[in-house]
Amino acid sequence: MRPTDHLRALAADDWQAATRHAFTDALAAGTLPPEKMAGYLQQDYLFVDGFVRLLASAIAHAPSLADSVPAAQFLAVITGPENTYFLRSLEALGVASEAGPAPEAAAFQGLMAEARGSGRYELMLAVLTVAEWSYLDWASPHADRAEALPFWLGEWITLHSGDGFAGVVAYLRAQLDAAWEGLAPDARGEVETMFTRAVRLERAFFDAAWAGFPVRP
Ligand SMILES: Cc1ncc(CN)c(N)n1
Repeated sequence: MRPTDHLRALAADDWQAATRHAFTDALAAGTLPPEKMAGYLQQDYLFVDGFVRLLASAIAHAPSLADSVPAAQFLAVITGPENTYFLRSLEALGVASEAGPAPEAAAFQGLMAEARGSGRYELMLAVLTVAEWSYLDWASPHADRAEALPFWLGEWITLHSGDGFAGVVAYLRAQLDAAWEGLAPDARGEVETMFTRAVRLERAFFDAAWAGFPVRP
């Protein structure tokens, strides 16, 4: 079994809950109330801030230039089309682009800062892999519906599905699989803990979004 399949299996219940969630089902069906999407995007924009720092740190810790190139290209997507998606969507929804962090966003920011501060490539990859692989998993079944939705719903699916994004996830998994092979049992245990914590936080983030984050006008 691939190490990343082993890691996902450790978090199977939270993974299933995060990737087959009422929030994303409603988003894809076009029935998600705009104020719930607005609250989610305000909080997720805070997530993106920490994510960019973590991804940049992983680039700095990649074992070779070749190992860093796909991540650097993905960083340009996040800071380019994804960043403008947030700004356009929040404007269209009529809410501020800045908000204070809800507990679920703060917890994720904390985990990403911890992974970044560890200076350990495999712990950075554990969080990055969960974040992108879980989104590929929920979004892919809805990819052919995206066109029919308002752009603030449809583009969120498009950004997290398709061959290009699947390639990002394949790259992250391959990096983590390769790093795992060189780890001692203790270090593997730390990766397992970081991975399962991240999956739990993905689930909690969608649970909170579905309940409704407070929205800053
Ligand atoms: C909380 C969370 N996790 C993952 C992703 C995928 N980029 C996201 N936007 N937000």
